Amino acid sequence: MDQQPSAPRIRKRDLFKNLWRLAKPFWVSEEKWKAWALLALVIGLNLGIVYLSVQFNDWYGKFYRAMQGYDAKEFWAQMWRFCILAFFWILTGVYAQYLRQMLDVKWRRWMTERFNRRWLENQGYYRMQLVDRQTDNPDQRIAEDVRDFVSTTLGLSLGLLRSVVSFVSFVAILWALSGPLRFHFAGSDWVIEGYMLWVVILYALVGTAITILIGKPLVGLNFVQQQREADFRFSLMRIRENAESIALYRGESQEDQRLGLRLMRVVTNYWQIMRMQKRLTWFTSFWGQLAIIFPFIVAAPRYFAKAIDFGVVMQISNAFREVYDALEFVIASFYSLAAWKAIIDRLATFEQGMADMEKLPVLTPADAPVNATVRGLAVSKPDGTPLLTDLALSLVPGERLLVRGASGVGKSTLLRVLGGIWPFAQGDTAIPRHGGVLFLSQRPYMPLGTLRDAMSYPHERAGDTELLRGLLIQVRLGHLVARLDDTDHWAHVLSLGEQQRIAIARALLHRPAFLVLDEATSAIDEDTEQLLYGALLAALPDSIMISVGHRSSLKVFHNRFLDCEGEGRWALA
Ligand SMILES: Nc1ncnc2c1ncn2[C@@H]1O[C@H](COP(=O)(O)OP(=O)(O)OP(=O)(O)O)[C@@H](O)[C@H]1O
Repeated sequence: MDQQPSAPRIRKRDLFKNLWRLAKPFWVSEEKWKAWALLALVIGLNLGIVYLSVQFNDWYGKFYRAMQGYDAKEFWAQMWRFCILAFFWILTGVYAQYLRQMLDVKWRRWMTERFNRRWLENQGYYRMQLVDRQTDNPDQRIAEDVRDFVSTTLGLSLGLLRSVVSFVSFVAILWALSGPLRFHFAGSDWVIEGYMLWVVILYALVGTAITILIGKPLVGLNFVQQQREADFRFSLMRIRENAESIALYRGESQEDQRLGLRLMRVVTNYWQIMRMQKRLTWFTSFWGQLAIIFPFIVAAPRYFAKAIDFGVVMQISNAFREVYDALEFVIASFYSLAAWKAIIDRLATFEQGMADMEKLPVLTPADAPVNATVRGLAVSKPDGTPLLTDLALSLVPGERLLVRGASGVGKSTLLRVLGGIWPFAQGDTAIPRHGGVLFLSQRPYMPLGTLRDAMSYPHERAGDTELLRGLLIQVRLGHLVARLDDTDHWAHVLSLGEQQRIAIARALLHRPAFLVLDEATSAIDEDTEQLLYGALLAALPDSIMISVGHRSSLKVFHNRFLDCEGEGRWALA
């Protein structure tokens, strides 16, 4: 059996600091006037609902008094009043919800767009993983946590506001209706002013205190449940992502065990939740039923003493319900705090990671007129370990550089510097950007869509069908000619070598002035590799080309050689 889990402790100072940091930008943004106006409207409508509840309470008194007094005229007058009140109640209720949702979606859209922008700007989605290891899956932060943050923040704060105002209003009503309770005890006369109010508050406090006592472990259990569900989902996702490897290893029994274990953890925790909820429901149902008759029991002594009429009894019963509900909401919202705190923590970590990433320098190579040049370039790993020191290099159009060296020595990192995505570098770099730049990596990106889209990437869809067909044949993908406009999951359908050939076709299509191939033909047989490099050379005679590759057969296609020797050392041949 699992140990009793506990919810994370809430450190108030951090919570409110983080909440402020996440919420503030929207409320001071260019949308602030609309947002504040909507908020004011929603608050106004919520207060309107409390006002209408107070009117209804008054109605209860008058209506039941009319019934008790067989007063038909008053009965119809109150019926009419009810219709008016109900009309406004419905109107206010509908718009309080609609406008709140409008604020909700505006805030969510604004916040998500801001995260999107910051995440995409300057290749943040790539650079982020260089500085932040805590944000496990940014997609979930942006898609789900922002949504939950906005709706929980609004839900909790507006709910609390309404409950507090409602509590105060109905406490005042109960105080006014209740009157004193007089009794004789221990030889003297006693008077308790507004006794019903005290009884109601006591009833609500006792009820919620017991509910909390019984239900307290549920907070921790629900928190753990979410984590375990996520773990289980993650295991399933890993199988999907690594389908081929697992299938070839015949790793099903291992995976089955792992899945079984995680599912068991989900179920074990759920059993505890069920038991706890059962215990809680015993009590809440009992207390809820009692709440129906309790106000009548409390009001009975004064009613039978003819100190109050039936209308007042009904008003008391209604006010009792309102005070009870308000207190219950306030206390129950402490439950939501743990989940809310977890969302705020996750988003604050993400935001911090993003802020750290934004502090990294953006080293975009300058736009050179013709040549590609590197001067005094120092490249290092994120921890500062040097990969290349004081590198100097100049390539004129038509020159083709092969970067060589042992695995892990920093070859790809040099290309990342030239691509402007590696922030841990110093020195001057310039490439002929205006003539078109294309980086082909070992695992080419295949966008969702047609093969035509995949070939045209990263540019707009190319329209010249004959040209594309010709290129497919040239890169030995003739069997795909008929599928040019088929939509498919190309990253799964095509072998890695085929995907690499699509990438080479991209280079032949776009004809960039600066072309980089990072082991871009590693999965292609040597014969085809020779053919493809030959095609590139013929099609792009004046382009500057930089390749990284381990095969000696690549040598003949290059006329400059950079040997990376480790610890910053290099040699140019
Ligand atoms: N995102 C990263 N975070 C931390 N270290 C990194 C990151 N990317 C690369 N490195 C480190 O930088 C060093 C150089 O990596 P790089 O990919 O440039 O090697 P490489 O010479 O291209 O190797 P290979 O021939 O195996 O592709 C490696 O030690 C690697 O661990």
